[in-house]
Amino acid sequence: MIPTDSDTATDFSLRALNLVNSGIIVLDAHHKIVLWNGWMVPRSARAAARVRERSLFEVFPELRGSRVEAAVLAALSPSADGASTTIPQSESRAPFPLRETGSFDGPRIDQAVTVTPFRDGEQRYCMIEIRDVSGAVEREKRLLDHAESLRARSYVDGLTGIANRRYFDVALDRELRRAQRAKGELSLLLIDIDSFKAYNDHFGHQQGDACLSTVAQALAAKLKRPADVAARYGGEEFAAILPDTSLEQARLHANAIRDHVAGLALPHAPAAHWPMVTLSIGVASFDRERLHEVPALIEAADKALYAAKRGGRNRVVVDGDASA
Ligand SMILES: Nc1nc2c(ncn2[C@@H]2O[C@H](COP(=O)(O)OP(=O)(O)OP(=O)(O)O)[C@@H](O)[C@H]2O)c(=O)[nH]1
Repeated sequence: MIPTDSDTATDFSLRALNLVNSGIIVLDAHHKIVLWNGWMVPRSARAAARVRERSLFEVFPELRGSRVEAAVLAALSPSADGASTTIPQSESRAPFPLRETGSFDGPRIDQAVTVTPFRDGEQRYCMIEIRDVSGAVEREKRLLDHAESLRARSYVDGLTGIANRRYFDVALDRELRRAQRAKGELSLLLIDIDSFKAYNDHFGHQQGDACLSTVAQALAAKLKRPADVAARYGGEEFAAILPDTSLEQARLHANAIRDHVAGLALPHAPAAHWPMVTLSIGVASFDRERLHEVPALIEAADKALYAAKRGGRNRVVVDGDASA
């Protein structure tokens, strides 16, 4: 602290300034430091006597060209209007090389800096206030991390906008339990785009992604009941969960979906089995004796899907069909 006056009132004010829980620097019109409060001393590792009467920009050369310098020059110009300039931490994270007390090479304190011009008679000054906002920055980071992890764990597939595999797993488990409890029906469709490797090879991965989205939307549009679930099962494979739907009803649904996508006449690669984008679909239904658990139901639908592929693609095979 630099005593500027020995009278009691000034002494009293200076002592109070030394107790303030933020950095206070006062500069004269020549950018010379005339006040450096106690908060600054341990965090800058500079005693008041060492900086007295020195230019702020000599003490901290890195401030040259910074937002802080611009704010100081504006505050000390004869036309300064007395208004404060705040430099939020988001714009300039840590303009002053200040560290936690006792940490000589630790990370800098995150700072919010305010520069305020004032006059004493004809003399122009400016006060720089530096607040430690590290705690708020840390809290904000934690909130962002949390939001990010919620997003990552959410139930929507980022590419196609329909439910993701995570949601599918939860929904199938829930619907299977419900079917068991209610002695109801439940069908599962596993849906695979035919010759999709050839599609990617011919049109490129980006157009492949667009094709996946189109098929996903077409699938979602064909499922009308609120409890039906269309999901991306993985890669170029989709799934549909159809509660209260028998095997034969599911066969009809699957054929309608297959027809609809083939009818879109999306051009396929020359090396593909069909000239347009087509689907192979395997269907299986909950069955109290045989298919009453998730893995068994999925395996049955998958076997039917494989049979549809073997049978020439662009077709539906239902669990129990001779070819499945
Ligand atoms: N563009 C794109 N391609 C994907 C994505 N996920 C999986 N694929 C591609 O889908 C293709 C699937 O190929 P395969 O499993 O060999 O099957 P296929 O070519 O569709 O042949 P069949 O299923 O036998 O008709 C692979 O080339 C994967 O790279 C994705 O998110 N985007």
